Amino acid sequence: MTVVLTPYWSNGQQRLKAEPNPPPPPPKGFLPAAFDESVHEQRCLAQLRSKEKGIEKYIYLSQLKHADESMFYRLVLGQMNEITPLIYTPTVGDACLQHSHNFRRPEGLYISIRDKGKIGQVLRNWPRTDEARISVVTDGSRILGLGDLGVNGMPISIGKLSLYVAGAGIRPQSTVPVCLDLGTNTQKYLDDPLYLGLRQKRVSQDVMTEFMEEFMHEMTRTFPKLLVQFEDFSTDSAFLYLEKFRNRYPVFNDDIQGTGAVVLSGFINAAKLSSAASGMPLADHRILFLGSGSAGVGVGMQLMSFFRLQGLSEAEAKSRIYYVDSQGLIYDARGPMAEHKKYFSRKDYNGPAVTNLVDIIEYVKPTALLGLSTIKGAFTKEVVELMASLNPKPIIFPLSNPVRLCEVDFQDAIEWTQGRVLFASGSPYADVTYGGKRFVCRQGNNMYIFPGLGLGSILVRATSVTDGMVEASSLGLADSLTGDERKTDSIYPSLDRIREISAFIALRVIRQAQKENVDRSSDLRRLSDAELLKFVTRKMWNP
Ligand SMILES: O=C([O-])CC(=O)C(=O)O
Ligand SMILES: [Mg+2]
Repeated sequence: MTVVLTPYWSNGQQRLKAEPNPPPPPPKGFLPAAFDESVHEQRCLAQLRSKEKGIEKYIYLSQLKHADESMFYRLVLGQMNEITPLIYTPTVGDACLQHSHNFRRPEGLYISIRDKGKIGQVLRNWPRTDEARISVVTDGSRILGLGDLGVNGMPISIGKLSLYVAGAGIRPQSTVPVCLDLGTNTQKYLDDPLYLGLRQKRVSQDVMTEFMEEFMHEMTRTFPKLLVQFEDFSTDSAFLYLEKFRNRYPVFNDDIQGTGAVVLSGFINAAKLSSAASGMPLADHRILFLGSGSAGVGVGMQLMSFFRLQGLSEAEAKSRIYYVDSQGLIYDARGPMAEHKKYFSRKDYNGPAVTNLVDIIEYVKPTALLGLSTIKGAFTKEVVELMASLNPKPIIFPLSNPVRLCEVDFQDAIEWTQGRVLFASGSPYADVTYGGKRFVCRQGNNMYIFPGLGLGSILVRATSVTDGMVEASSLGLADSLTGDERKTDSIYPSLDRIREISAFIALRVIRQAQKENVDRSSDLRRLSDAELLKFVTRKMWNP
């Protein structure tokens, strides 16, 4: 129990600098005689459950995290399935939308375009720069599927980092949430008197690139042991800055690589179940994507590994993947298109534009339909029934976040396929009972990947996060299902086991980093797998 007696802005600094970890108990007299930690956990849980709305629960938890961090993480770890949707997707989406109205105290670093030229000075205000290990950085330009939220994107950085602590045991004081303020193009915020960001439109890409160069340089100078996770940048920026920095700094993009890895993992398990039912070889699966933003194309890139692992060439692998955007099927003869869409654009279709999803499915005959479109209800009854008529076990992953932008609800997908669907969504859904059987929804959300990928990269002190390490995280996740989970057609493990899963993923990531010689903790090379797993687990912080 940390008793806060310092002014709000210095609390973090005070605690981090002056107090040992864990903090000492409060002086005698501050707590009633019968106060008991474990009973207090029940009290906190009851207080949380007494709130009705998700956002109220979010605010309660956020206050608790500030007042008593250890208790906050005890609750999260004890009630993972209940609390994750409150501190993360989908509630974090509301927290972002309302950030300027609900703001109470600083919880991370806001770096604005006005800091250009002196970004290092601002970064050095962070307490204990040498302890920093992981920073989640957003520019707020594409928060979940909610669009350009400007500086209101901060809660996404905070939420991801809470999961690093809960899911991978990164120490709370080693996390640095960052939101960049480069303006916003959302007029509603520019007009809102309470909006916390600069009242200006987004700066040009050239100005942003200069800013990003200085920012990344200063981040690594200020925080010498830092891994950076880029989060929710708009599609062009997401690809641009990943490519620009990935060979110079330890950095990865969660939406391109994390989402790619989590979907590859779920797809591997789903394709096995689907092929077992249809008798079709794994190499013959055909995947149709609705949505071709950073996450959509990132997932396609990662799914190329699935076909490569079946022995297909790059051209053959690519031929198994189709994309649909707002203008329909993406194919070369259609005309000019954004750079990131070109790789998967079909060369083998020359007919008239096909825009209707049902027509496209009739043409492609996909075994898997993946949604990263942020179009609510895009997978209609007709679409889902068509998938079910083509496949004994259709793979349908509506991955758009938050839940109200999901392409199809879990219950509908189960009913429209008579329970045959292999389903994963980006946001959580409650269990569904159909035909007397209970179906558990699993989330194809990058939260299964980034904690373990980050933990492995940090422990091995990777100089960069390679494609091989991302793939290793994905295969590690796919292999982490228990026998019981496989029996129930689960394609992802239970979230309750997140720490165990993260440790296993970290082990695979460390081994791959060593293979590619991007490791700096060379002493880990001497350890056997069992010893390394023990080492990883021992490194995890516990509340
Ligand atoms: O935050 C999430 O739930 C997953 C994600 O990265 C996104 O939707 O951008
Ligand atoms: Mg994201």
